[in-house]
Amino acid sequence: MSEAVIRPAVTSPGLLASLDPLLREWLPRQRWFAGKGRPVTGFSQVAAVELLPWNAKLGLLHLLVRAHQPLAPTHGALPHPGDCYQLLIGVRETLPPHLAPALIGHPEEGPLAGRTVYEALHDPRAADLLLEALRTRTQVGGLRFERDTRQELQDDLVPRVVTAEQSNSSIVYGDTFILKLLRRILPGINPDLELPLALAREDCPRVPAPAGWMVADLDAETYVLGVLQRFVPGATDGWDLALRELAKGEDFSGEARALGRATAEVHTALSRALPTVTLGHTQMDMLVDGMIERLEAAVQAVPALRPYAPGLRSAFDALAELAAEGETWTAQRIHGDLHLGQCLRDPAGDWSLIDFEGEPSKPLAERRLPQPTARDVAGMLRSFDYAAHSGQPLVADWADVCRAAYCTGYAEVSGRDPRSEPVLLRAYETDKAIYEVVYEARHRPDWLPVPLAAVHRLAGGAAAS
Ligand SMILES: Nc1ncnc2c1ncn2[C@@H]1O[C@H](COP(=O)(O)OP(=O)(O)O)[C@@H](O)[C@H]1O
Ligand SMILES: O=P(O)(O)O[C@H]1O[C@H](CO)[C@@H](O[C@H]2O[C@H](CO)[C@@H](O)[C@H](O)[C@H]2O)[C@H](O)[C@H]1O
Repeated sequence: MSEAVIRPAVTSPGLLASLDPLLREWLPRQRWFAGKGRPVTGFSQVAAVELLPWNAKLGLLHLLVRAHQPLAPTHGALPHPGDCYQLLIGVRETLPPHLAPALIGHPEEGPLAGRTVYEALHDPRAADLLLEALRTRTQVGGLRFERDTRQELQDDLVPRVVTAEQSNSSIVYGDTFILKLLRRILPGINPDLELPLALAREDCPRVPAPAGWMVADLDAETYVLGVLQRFVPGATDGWDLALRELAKGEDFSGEARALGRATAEVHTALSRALPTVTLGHTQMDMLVDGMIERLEAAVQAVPALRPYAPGLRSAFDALAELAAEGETWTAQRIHGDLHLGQCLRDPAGDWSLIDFEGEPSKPLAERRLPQPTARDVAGMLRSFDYAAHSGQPLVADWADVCRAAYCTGYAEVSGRDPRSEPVLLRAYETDKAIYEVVYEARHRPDWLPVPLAAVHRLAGGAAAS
C-alpha cells in the first residue's frame, strides 16, 4: 500500500471576502445550486485549503462555504444555517481562451483583487491535480484523498468535464474513471459512496466500483466530497435509449426486462451486504404518514393537485389498512432515486446502475434507512411512463409493455414479482408521481403534464371537484 502524502494546510485570510460579491452572482446560476428562488446574501467559510497558493501563476482553492439565504416561506420560523457547497476555484492573471466559459469574475477587493477567478473543474491542470492527490492518497488540511489500492490509477489519463445537466459535477479521466464532486455537502456517511463500496465487496457487476474518494474531516464529522468510479465507456443512458427506440417505433421490452434483472441483482447484493429489517404495523404507519405529509405539502405547493388529493390519499390508506391487518414487509437498503437516467447500457448490452445519492433534498440519515424494494421498482415504472409521454407521438401500450417486462425481469432474478404486492406498489408509485409534480412545477414547468397525467390515473380517473 502506498503511503499517504500529508501536506500542511495553508490558507490566506480574506480570500472568501475577496470572492464574496462574485459568488453571490455566480452560485445561484449553477444547475446544482439547491436554494433556487432565494437570493444569496452572504457566505461563511466552513473550510478553505489552498491546493496551489492563490498568488502563484495558477492558484487553486478548495472551499467549503455556507450560503446564507433568507428563509423560504415553507421553512416557517425554523432557523436554517444555509446549505454548504463545495467549490474549486482557480486563480490566474488572465484566462486562456479555452477556459473563458469557466469565468467567475474579477475580484475588486482583498488579496485576489486584480486577478481572474474561475470554475477550476474545467482546467485540465486542476483536474490532474485531483487525480494525482487520489493516486498518492494526499492529506492536506482537513481534506483526505483515499483510494482502493488494489485498482491501478494511471497518472496519464486526460481529463474532460461532463457537460450534461447534473445535480453535482463530474470529470472523466481518459474514459477510464469518472470523478463525481458532490456540490451540496452534508456531514455523515453518503450513500453515493457507501452503497457502491458495499456492492463492490459483494462483487456485484451492475455498479461501477469506487476506485477513490475524497472526504473532509471537520469538527469530528466526515463529509464525503467526491467519488472516483470506473467509467463505463461508450455507454448510453436508459432515458436516451428509451426515447431513441420510441422515436423509431422500436420495442423496448427486451431492455426493460434486462433492467428489471439488473435492478434485482443490485437489490439482492444490497440485501446480502447490509442489514434488512421487517416493517410491522408501527413502522408502516410512520411510512404512510410520511407519504400523507408529502401529499399535503405537495397540494400546498401545486394547487392543481388539490382535486386529486382524496383519490391519491386512498392509495396510502389502503397500505395502512393492510398493515393494520397484520401484514409485514421486508425493508433493505435500496437505490432511492431510481429512474431510466440512472441506468447505463454499455456497447455489449450490459446495464449498470449509478448515482446512489438518493433524493438529494432529504437528510442523509433518512436516505440511509432500509426501505421496501418496491420504492425503486415504482421509480422505474414511473420512468417508462415518463418516456412514453415525453413529446413523441404516444405509442399505445408502450409504457405498459415495458412496465410488465421490467417486473418480469425483476422476478426472474429475485424470485419475487413486484406486481404480487399491488397495494404497496401503487402507494409508492403515487408517492413518486406526487414528488414529480412538485419537482416539475419547480424545475421544468413544461413537463408538469407528464406526472399530472399519472396523478389522474393513480387517483382513479376524473378529479373530484
Ligand atoms: N460510471 C460511469 N460511467 C459512465 N458514465 C457515467 C458514470 N457515472 C456517471 N456517468 C455519467 O455522468 C452523468 C452524471 O452522473 P450522476 O452520478 O447521475 O451525477 P449527478 O448526481 O450529478 O446527477 C450520468 O448521467 C452519466 O451520463
Ligand atoms: O437528476 P436527479 O437524479 O437528481 O433526479 C431529478 O431529476 C430527474 C429529471 O432529470 C427527475 O426525473 C423525472 O424525469 C425523468 C426524465 O427526465 C424521468 O425518467 C423520471 O422517471 C422522472 O422522475 C427526478 O424525479 C428528480 O429527482
